[in-house]
Amino acid sequence: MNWDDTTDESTAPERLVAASADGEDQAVEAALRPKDLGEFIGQEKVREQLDLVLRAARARGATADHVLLSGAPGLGKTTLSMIIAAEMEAPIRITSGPAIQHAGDLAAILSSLQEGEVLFLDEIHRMSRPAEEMLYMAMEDFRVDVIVGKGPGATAIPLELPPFTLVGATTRAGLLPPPLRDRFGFTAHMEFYEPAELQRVIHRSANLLDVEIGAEGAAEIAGRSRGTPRIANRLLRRVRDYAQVKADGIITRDIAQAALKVYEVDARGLDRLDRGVLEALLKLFGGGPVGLSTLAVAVGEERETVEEVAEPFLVREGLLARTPRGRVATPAAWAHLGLTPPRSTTGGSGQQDLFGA
Ligand SMILES: Nc1ncnc2c1ncn2[C@@H]1O[C@H](COP(=O)(O)OP(=O)(O)OP(=O)(O)O)[C@@H](O)[C@H]1O
Ligand SMILES: [Mg+2]
Repeated sequence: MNWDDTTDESTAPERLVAASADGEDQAVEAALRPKDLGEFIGQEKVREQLDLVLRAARARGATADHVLLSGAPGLGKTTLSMIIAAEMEAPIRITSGPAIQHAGDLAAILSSLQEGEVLFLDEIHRMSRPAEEMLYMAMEDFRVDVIVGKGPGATAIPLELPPFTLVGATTRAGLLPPPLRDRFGFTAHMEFYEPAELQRVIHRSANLLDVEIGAEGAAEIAGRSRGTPRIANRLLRRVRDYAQVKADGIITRDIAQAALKVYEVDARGLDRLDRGVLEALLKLFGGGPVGLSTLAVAVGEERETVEEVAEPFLVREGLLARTPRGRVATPAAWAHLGLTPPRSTTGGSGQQDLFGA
Protein backbone atom coordinates (compact mmCIF):
# COMPACT_ATOMS: atom_id res chain seq x y z
CA MET A 1 0.00 0.00 0.00
CA ASN A 2 1.26 3.41 -0.84
CA TRP A 3 0.25 6.28 1.39
CA ASP A 4 2.99 8.62 0.38
CA ASP A 5 1.79 12.09 -0.49
CA THR A 6 5.02 13.06 -2.16
CA THR A 7 5.61 10.21 -4.58
CA ASP A 8 5.83 10.48 -8.36
CA GLU A 9 2.64 10.91 -10.33
CA SER A 10 3.09 7.37 -11.61
CA THR A 11 2.27 5.82 -8.24
CA ALA A 12 -1.38 6.47 -7.62
CA PRO A 13 -2.38 7.49 -4.11
CA GLU A 14 -5.14 5.40 -2.62
CA ARG A 15 -6.43 8.09 -0.33
CA LEU A 16 -9.30 10.22 -1.45
CA VAL A 17 -7.73 13.18 0.33
CA ALA A 18 -4.20 12.74 -1.01
CA ALA A 19 -2.84 15.96 -2.51
CA SER A 20 -0.85 14.24 -5.26
CA ALA A 21 -2.44 13.29 -8.57
CA ASP A 22 -3.67 9.77 -9.31
CA GLY A 23 -4.42 8.38 -12.75
CA GLU A 24 -7.98 9.61 -12.83
CA ASP A 25 -6.91 13.10 -11.72
CA GLN A 26 -4.43 13.27 -14.56
CA ALA A 27 -7.08 12.23 -17.06
CA VAL A 28 -9.61 14.88 -16.02
CA GLU A 29 -7.32 17.68 -14.89
CA ALA A 30 -6.52 18.82 -18.39
CA ALA A 31 -10.20 19.55 -18.90
CA LEU A 32 -10.56 21.38 -15.60
CA ARG A 33 -7.50 23.63 -15.84
CA PRO A 34 -8.20 27.36 -16.01
CA LYS A 35 -6.78 28.66 -19.30
CA ASP A 36 -5.87 32.23 -18.37
CA LEU A 37 -5.18 34.37 -15.32
CA GLY A 38 -8.73 35.69 -15.27
CA GLU A 39 -10.08 32.16 -14.87
CA PHE A 40 -7.55 31.22 -12.18
CA ILE A 41 -9.31 31.35 -8.82
CA GLY A 42 -7.77 32.70 -5.61
CA GLN A 43 -4.03 33.32 -5.02
CA GLU A 44 -4.75 37.05 -5.37
CA LYS A 45 -1.20 38.15 -4.60
CA VAL A 46 0.41 35.73 -7.01
CA ARG A 47 -2.08 36.58 -9.72
CA GLU A 48 -1.60 40.31 -9.34
CA GLN A 49 2.19 40.06 -9.34
CA LEU A 50 2.34 37.63 -12.21
CA ASP A 51 -0.06 39.76 -14.21
CA LEU A 52 2.34 42.70 -13.85
CA VAL A 53 5.38 40.65 -14.81
CA LEU A 54 3.70 39.26 -17.92
CA ARG A 55 2.08 42.52 -19.00
CA ALA A 56 5.34 44.41 -18.68
CA ALA A 57 7.18 41.79 -20.72
CA ARG A 58 4.50 41.89 -23.39
CA ALA A 59 4.62 45.69 -23.52
CA ARG A 60 8.38 45.55 -24.01
CA GLY A 61 7.99 42.86 -26.63
CA ALA A 62 10.39 40.83 -24.53
CA THR A 63 10.46 37.33 -23.13
CA ALA A 64 9.16 37.17 -19.56
CA ASP A 65 11.57 36.77 -16.66
CA HIS A 66 12.11 33.29 -15.24
CA VAL A 67 9.39 32.34 -12.74
CA LEU A 68 9.60 29.99 -9.77
CA LEU A 69 6.34 28.51 -8.51
CA SER A 70 6.54 27.10 -5.03
CA GLY A 71 3.74 25.43 -3.15
CA ALA A 72 2.20 22.19 -1.90
CA PRO A 73 0.93 19.56 -4.37
CA GLY A 74 -2.36 20.28 -6.10
CA LEU A 75 -2.40 24.06 -5.61
CA GLY A 76 -2.05 24.92 -9.29
CA LYS A 77 1.64 25.11 -10.23
CA THR A 78 1.33 23.16 -13.48
CA THR A 79 -1.84 25.08 -14.26
CA LEU A 80 -0.08 28.41 -13.75
CA SER A 81 2.85 27.40 -15.94
CA MET A 82 0.45 26.74 -18.79
CA ILE A 83 -1.31 30.02 -18.13
CA ILE A 84 2.02 31.85 -18.33
CA ALA A 85 2.65 30.37 -21.77
CA ALA A 86 -0.90 31.15 -22.89
CA GLU A 87 -0.70 34.75 -21.65
CA MET A 88 2.61 35.20 -23.48
CA GLU A 89 1.14 33.46 -26.54
CA ALA A 90 4.22 31.26 -26.44
CA PRO A 91 4.62 27.52 -26.90
CA ILE A 92 5.42 25.48 -23.79
CA ARG A 93 7.80 22.58 -23.32
CA ILE A 94 7.18 20.42 -20.27
CA THR A 95 9.78 18.36 -18.46
CA SER A 96 10.79 17.60 -14.89
CA GLY A 97 13.85 17.40 -12.69
CA PRO A 98 13.83 13.61 -12.37
CA ALA A 99 13.53 13.27 -16.16
CA ILE A 100 16.82 15.08 -16.62
CA GLN A 101 19.45 12.53 -15.66
CA HIS A 102 22.43 14.04 -17.42
CA ALA A 103 23.46 17.54 -18.33
CA GLY A 104 23.33 16.37 -21.93
CA ASP A 105 19.57 15.78 -21.61
CA LEU A 106 19.14 19.37 -20.57
CA ALA A 107 21.44 20.65 -23.31
CA ALA A 108 19.32 18.84 -25.89
CA ILE A 109 16.14 20.42 -24.59
CA LEU A 110 17.61 23.90 -24.24
CA SER A 111 19.18 23.93 -27.68
CA SER A 112 15.89 23.03 -29.33
CA LEU A 113 13.86 25.81 -27.69
CA GLN A 114 12.27 28.45 -29.88
CA GLU A 115 12.59 32.12 -29.12
CA GLY A 116 10.18 33.11 -26.35
CA GLU A 117 9.26 29.52 -25.53
CA VAL A 118 8.27 28.61 -21.98
CA LEU A 119 10.24 25.72 -20.50
CA PHE A 120 8.34 24.20 -17.60
CA LEU A 121 10.64 22.32 -15.27
CA ASP A 122 8.52 20.50 -12.72
CA GLU A 123 10.08 19.21 -9.48
CA ILE A 124 13.08 21.37 -10.20
CA HIS A 125 14.57 20.49 -6.78
CA ARG A 126 15.15 16.94 -8.04
CA MET A 127 17.48 17.83 -10.91
CA SER A 128 21.02 16.44 -10.96
CA ARG A 129 23.91 18.65 -9.92
CA PRO A 130 25.64 18.93 -13.33
CA ALA A 131 22.32 19.74 -15.03
CA GLU A 132 21.69 22.38 -12.40
CA GLU A 133 24.98 24.07 -13.15
CA MET A 134 24.27 24.07 -16.85
CA LEU A 135 20.91 25.63 -16.08
CA TYR A 136 22.54 28.52 -14.18
CA MET A 137 24.37 29.66 -17.29
CA ALA A 138 21.39 29.06 -19.56
CA MET A 139 19.13 31.16 -17.32
CA GLU A 140 21.58 34.00 -16.95
CA ASP A 141 23.39 34.27 -20.27
CA PHE A 142 21.19 32.16 -22.57
CA ARG A 143 24.18 30.05 -23.36
CA VAL A 144 25.29 26.47 -22.73
CA ASP A 145 28.62 24.76 -23.10
CA VAL A 146 28.21 21.55 -25.02
CA ILE A 147 30.99 19.11 -24.22
CA VAL A 148 32.22 17.23 -27.24
CA GLY A 149 34.44 14.19 -26.85
CA LYS A 150 35.75 12.50 -23.73
CA GLY A 151 38.82 12.62 -21.50
CA PRO A 152 41.69 15.03 -22.15
CA GLY A 153 40.53 15.67 -25.71
CA ALA A 154 37.09 16.89 -24.64
CA THR A 155 36.24 20.43 -25.66
CA ALA A 156 33.46 22.76 -24.60
CA ILE A 157 31.64 24.37 -27.47
CA PRO A 158 29.63 27.39 -26.40
CA LEU A 159 26.15 27.44 -27.86
CA GLU A 160 23.93 30.53 -27.95
CA LEU A 161 20.31 29.94 -26.92
CA PRO A 162 17.31 32.00 -27.94
CA PRO A 163 15.79 33.91 -25.01
CA PHE A 164 13.26 31.69 -23.23
CA THR A 165 11.28 31.77 -19.99
CA LEU A 166 12.04 29.09 -17.46
CA VAL A 167 9.12 28.26 -15.19
CA GLY A 168 10.31 26.08 -12.34
CA ALA A 169 7.94 24.35 -9.95
CA THR A 170 8.77 22.91 -6.56
CA THR A 171 6.95 21.65 -3.52
CA ARG A 172 10.14 22.23 -1.55
CA ALA A 173 11.51 25.72 -2.19
CA GLY A 174 13.79 25.27 0.81
CA LEU A 175 15.68 22.52 -1.01
CA LEU A 176 16.71 24.75 -3.90
CA PRO A 177 20.33 25.88 -3.82
CA PRO A 178 20.44 29.68 -3.40
CA PRO A 179 22.28 30.25 -6.73
CA LEU A 180 19.36 28.62 -8.52
CA ARG A 181 16.72 30.44 -6.49
CA ASP A 182 18.45 33.77 -7.14
CA ARG A 183 18.27 33.35 -10.89
CA PHE A 184 14.51 33.56 -10.95
CA GLY A 185 13.16 37.05 -11.56
CA PHE A 186 9.96 36.28 -9.76
CA THR A 187 8.95 33.70 -7.17
CA ALA A 188 5.31 32.90 -6.57
CA HIS A 189 4.51 31.36 -3.20
CA MET A 190 1.24 29.54 -3.50
CA GLU A 191 -0.89 29.30 -0.39
CA PHE A 192 -3.62 26.88 0.57
CA TYR A 193 -7.03 28.09 -0.61
CA GLU A 194 -9.81 29.50 1.54
CA PRO A 195 -13.07 27.49 1.62
CA ALA A 196 -14.86 30.28 -0.27
CA GLU A 197 -12.27 30.05 -3.06
CA LEU A 198 -12.57 26.28 -3.21
CA GLN A 199 -16.30 26.70 -3.43
CA ARG A 200 -15.75 28.72 -6.61
CA VAL A 201 -13.37 26.06 -7.92
CA ILE A 202 -16.06 23.44 -7.30
CA HIS A 203 -18.78 25.45 -9.05
CA ARG A 204 -16.53 26.03 -12.02
CA SER A 205 -15.58 22.33 -12.28
CA ALA A 206 -19.19 21.21 -11.80
CA ASN A 207 -20.11 23.44 -14.70
CA LEU A 208 -17.44 21.90 -16.93
CA LEU A 209 -18.43 18.38 -15.86
CA ASP A 210 -22.11 19.16 -16.38
CA VAL A 211 -22.98 18.44 -12.76
CA GLU A 212 -25.76 20.29 -10.99
CA ILE A 213 -24.71 21.53 -7.55
CA GLY A 214 -26.16 23.97 -5.03
CA ALA A 215 -24.20 26.55 -3.06
CA GLU A 216 -24.55 24.52 0.14
CA GLY A 217 -23.41 21.34 -1.53
CA ALA A 218 -20.36 23.12 -2.89
CA ALA A 219 -19.63 24.63 0.54
CA GLU A 220 -19.84 21.21 2.12
CA ILE A 221 -17.26 19.76 -0.28
CA ALA A 222 -15.05 22.86 -0.08
CA GLY A 223 -14.78 22.60 3.70
CA ARG A 224 -13.43 19.06 3.40
CA SER A 225 -10.91 19.70 0.64
CA ARG A 226 -7.88 20.60 2.76
CA GLY A 227 -7.34 23.91 1.05
CA THR A 228 -6.42 22.11 -2.18
CA PRO A 229 -8.20 22.46 -5.54
CA ARG A 230 -7.12 19.00 -6.70
CA ILE A 231 -8.79 17.41 -3.67
CA ALA A 232 -11.88 19.59 -4.17
CA ASN A 233 -12.18 18.36 -7.77
CA ARG A 234 -11.69 14.75 -6.70
CA LEU A 235 -14.27 14.92 -3.92
CA LEU A 236 -16.67 16.58 -6.34
CA ARG A 237 -16.38 13.62 -8.70
CA ARG A 238 -17.00 11.11 -5.93
CA VAL A 239 -19.99 13.04 -4.61
CA ARG A 240 -21.34 13.26 -8.16
CA ASP A 241 -21.16 9.43 -8.38
CA TYR A 242 -23.16 9.16 -5.19
CA ALA A 243 -25.72 11.71 -6.35
CA GLN A 244 -26.21 9.82 -9.61
CA VAL A 245 -26.62 6.42 -8.00
CA LYS A 246 -28.53 7.32 -4.85
CA ALA A 247 -30.45 10.41 -5.91
CA ASP A 248 -31.38 12.50 -8.93
CA GLY A 249 -27.81 13.57 -9.70
CA ILE A 250 -28.16 16.98 -8.06
CA ILE A 251 -25.63 17.72 -5.31
CA THR A 252 -27.30 19.27 -2.28
CA ARG A 253 -25.82 19.65 1.17
CA ASP A 254 -27.47 16.44 2.38
CA ILE A 255 -26.19 14.50 -0.60
CA ALA A 256 -22.65 15.83 -0.14
CA GLN A 257 -22.71 14.95 3.55
CA ALA A 258 -24.07 11.47 2.95
CA ALA A 259 -21.60 10.79 0.16
CA LEU A 260 -18.57 11.93 2.10
CA LYS A 261 -19.70 9.87 5.05
CA VAL A 262 -19.56 6.81 2.79
CA TYR A 263 -16.07 7.80 1.67
CA GLU A 264 -15.05 8.50 5.28
CA VAL A 265 -13.97 12.08 4.74
CA ASP A 266 -15.12 14.05 7.75
CA ALA A 267 -16.29 17.65 8.12
CA ARG A 268 -12.73 18.94 8.34
CA GLY A 269 -11.32 16.77 5.59
CA LEU A 270 -9.79 14.12 7.84
CA ASP A 271 -9.96 10.58 6.51
CA ARG A 272 -9.84 7.24 8.29
CA LEU A 273 -6.09 7.31 8.79
CA ASP A 274 -6.07 10.85 10.19
CA ARG A 275 -8.93 10.08 12.55
CA GLY A 276 -7.33 6.81 13.60
CA VAL A 277 -4.19 8.64 14.65
CA LEU A 278 -6.12 11.31 16.54
CA GLU A 279 -8.41 8.79 18.20
CA ALA A 280 -5.50 6.68 19.40
CA LEU A 281 -3.76 9.77 20.73
CA LEU A 282 -6.85 10.86 22.65
CA LYS A 283 -8.39 7.60 23.76
CA LEU A 284 -5.32 5.48 24.43
CA PHE A 285 -2.84 8.10 25.55
CA GLY A 286 -5.08 10.75 27.09
CA GLY A 287 -3.93 13.29 24.50
CA GLY A 288 -0.20 12.62 24.92
CA PRO A 289 2.61 13.33 25.00
CA VAL A 290 3.35 10.01 23.37
CA GLY A 291 6.25 8.92 21.19
CA LEU A 292 5.78 8.54 17.45
CA SER A 293 6.65 4.83 17.42
CA THR A 294 4.20 4.02 20.18
CA LEU A 295 1.48 5.95 18.42
CA ALA A 296 2.22 4.20 15.12
CA VAL A 297 1.99 0.76 16.72
CA ALA A 298 -1.31 1.72 18.32
CA VAL A 299 -2.87 2.58 14.96
CA GLY A 300 -1.22 -0.36 13.19
CA GLU A 301 0.68 1.79 10.72
CA GLU A 302 4.30 2.38 9.85
CA ARG A 303 6.07 5.18 11.68
CA GLU A 304 6.68 6.94 8.37
CA THR A 305 3.02 6.73 7.40
CA VAL A 306 1.95 8.44 10.60
CA GLU A 307 4.72 11.02 10.45
CA GLU A 308 4.69 11.87 6.74
CA VAL A 309 1.14 11.14 5.65
CA ALA A 310 -1.17 11.83 8.57
CA GLU A 311 0.64 14.31 10.75
CA PRO A 312 1.40 17.22 8.42
CA PHE A 313 -2.28 17.95 7.90
CA LEU A 314 -3.16 17.38 11.56
CA VAL A 315 -0.42 19.83 12.55
CA ARG A 316 -1.52 22.34 9.91
CA GLU A 317 -5.08 22.10 11.21
CA GLY A 318 -3.91 22.75 14.77
CA LEU A 319 -5.15 19.35 15.97
CA LEU A 320 -1.79 17.86 16.88
CA ALA A 321 1.54 19.25 18.01
CA ARG A 322 4.98 17.69 17.77
CA THR A 323 6.89 18.39 20.96
CA PRO A 324 10.28 17.21 22.18
CA ARG A 325 8.49 14.83 24.55
CA GLY A 326 6.17 13.39 21.93
CA ARG A 327 2.92 13.98 20.12
CA VAL A 328 0.30 16.05 21.93
CA ALA A 329 -3.34 16.63 21.06
CA THR A 330 -4.59 20.21 21.16
CA PRO A 331 -7.94 21.24 22.69
CA ALA A 332 -9.27 21.49 19.11
CA ALA A 333 -8.59 17.77 18.64
CA TRP A 334 -10.75 16.87 21.64
CA ALA A 335 -13.48 19.15 20.35
CA HIS A 336 -13.28 17.75 16.84
CA LEU A 337 -13.78 14.17 17.98
CA GLY A 338 -16.45 15.24 20.48
CA LEU A 339 -14.47 14.00 23.45
CA THR A 340 -13.82 15.61 26.81
CA PRO A 341 -10.18 15.99 27.79
CA PRO A 342 -9.24 14.57 31.19
CA ARG A 343 -8.69 17.34 33.75
CA SER A 344 -5.00 16.72 34.23
CA THR A 345 -4.05 17.31 30.60
CA THR A 346 -6.06 20.46 29.98
CA GLY A 347 -4.91 22.94 32.57
CA GLY A 348 -1.88 21.12 33.88
CA SER A 349 1.62 20.22 32.87
CA GLY A 350 0.70 18.92 29.43
CA GLN A 351 -0.09 22.43 28.24
CA GLN A 352 3.03 23.70 29.93
CA ASP A 353 5.11 21.33 27.85
CA LEU A 354 3.26 22.21 24.70
CA PHE A 355 3.42 25.95 24.80
CA GLY A 356 6.17 26.57 27.30
CA ALA A 357 9.94 26.37 26.88
N1 LIG B 1 -6.65 28.50 -8.92
C1 LIG B 1 -7.29 27.46 -9.45
N2 LIG B 1 -8.52 27.62 -9.97
C2 LIG B 1 -9.18 26.56 -10.48
N3 LIG B 1 -8.70 25.31 -10.54
C3 LIG B 1 -7.48 25.09 -10.04
C4 LIG B 1 -6.72 26.16 -9.49
N4 LIG B 1 -5.54 25.67 -9.07
C5 LIG B 1 -5.56 24.35 -9.36
N5 LIG B 1 -6.73 24.01 -9.94
C6 LIG B 1 -7.11 22.66 -10.36
O1 LIG B 1 -6.46 21.73 -9.51
C7 LIG B 1 -5.87 20.69 -10.26
C8 LIG B 1 -4.43 20.53 -9.82
O2 LIG B 1 -3.66 21.66 -10.22
P1 LIG B 1 -2.16 21.51 -10.72
O3 LIG B 1 -1.99 20.23 -11.47
O4 LIG B 1 -1.82 22.75 -11.44
O5 LIG B 1 -1.40 21.41 -9.34
P2 LIG B 1 0.17 21.35 -9.07
O6 LIG B 1 0.48 22.43 -8.11
O7 LIG B 1 0.90 21.33 -10.36
O8 LIG B 1 0.32 19.94 -8.35
P3 LIG B 1 1.64 18.99 -8.26
O9 LIG B 1 2.52 19.57 -7.18
O10 LIG B 1 1.09 17.66 -7.85
O11 LIG B 1 2.26 18.96 -9.60
C9 LIG B 1 -6.03 21.07 -11.74
O12 LIG B 1 -6.94 20.18 -12.34
C10 LIG B 1 -6.65 22.42 -11.76
O13 LIG B 1 -7.79 22.39 -12.59
MG1 LIG C 1 2.06 19.85 -11.26
